[in-house]
Amino acid sequence: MTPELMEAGHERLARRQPQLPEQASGGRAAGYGRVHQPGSLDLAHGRILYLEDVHVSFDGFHAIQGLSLDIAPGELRCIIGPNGAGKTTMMDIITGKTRPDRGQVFFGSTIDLRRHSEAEIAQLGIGRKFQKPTVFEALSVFENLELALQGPRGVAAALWHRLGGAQRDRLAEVLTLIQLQDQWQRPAGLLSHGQKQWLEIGMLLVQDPKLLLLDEPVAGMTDQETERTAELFLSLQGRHSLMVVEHDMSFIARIAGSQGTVTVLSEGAVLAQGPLAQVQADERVIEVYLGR
Ligand SMILES: Nc1ncnc2c1ncn2[C@@H]1O[C@H](COP(=O)(O)OP(=O)(O)OP(=O)(O)O)[C@@H](O)[C@H]1O
Repeated sequence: MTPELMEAGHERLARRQPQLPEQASGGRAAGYGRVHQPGSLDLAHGRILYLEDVHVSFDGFHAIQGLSLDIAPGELRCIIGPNGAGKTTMMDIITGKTRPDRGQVFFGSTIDLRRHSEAEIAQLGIGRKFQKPTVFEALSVFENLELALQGPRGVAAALWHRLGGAQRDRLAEVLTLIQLQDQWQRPAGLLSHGQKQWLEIGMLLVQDPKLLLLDEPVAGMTDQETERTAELFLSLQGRHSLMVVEHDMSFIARIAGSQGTVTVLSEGAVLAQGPLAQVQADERVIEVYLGR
């Protein structure tokens, strides 16, 4: 897409301003806080995320018990585990939705995530993609990305705001990354399930998060969409750190390759961790995860 086309899209948006919807199609939880460059993110110790002996209980039930793990900058980390292992709760803790009873949760070496709200954590550079896509269905692909770029100033105000050249370049870059460059004018509601998922990932990417948390990203996708998603994630590693929770083991095998680290959660703690072949051969994993 050319800058001229983007400009035309922007002007079309401005004309439509009075008819803009007030709400998204689904229940986005933490909202898109504008992600600023964290600036103070300290990666000197080679960790972008660090959890140490984290505990959470709900009415006496220990959902997370002694969870410790860390993620390196630019790493693509796969998280697997049986239902109820605590995967979603772990993401809730990282994003500030759930407060740990005890333990450490650090972004870089110095940012104590327990001291920040969900909105602040999004602004610090942690983006979260929930399983269900929650794009603005009546708006085009471009408009959805533009809104995410503009942040929480309100739909109408965001669309009236004029994009700078760097922002337009970023939108074009993300459109290409998520392979929707030929669909940019299409209403999001007409996209396939997989394309909606990519659009929502794109809405996170325009904010340039340092760490992306992705909860079952390929659930409901076709095989072809799943393969494209694998290619997308592999292209993102290095520039972003990714934590991918997924039950689809062929997808995990594709994105982890032979070298990537796979973390197996069980009963709220890390049961095993290492290359996929290693964890799949681990008797404890076979016992609890593969259900032998
Ligand atoms: N708010 C809550 N109140 C009570 N129990 C909860 C709450 N949230 C999670 N749990 C329990 O904590 C445990 C861990 O749940 P969690 O959703 O984190 O697991 P999961 O690994 O994401 O599972 P799945 O793969 O099925 O999504 C489960 O037994 C769940 O029922």
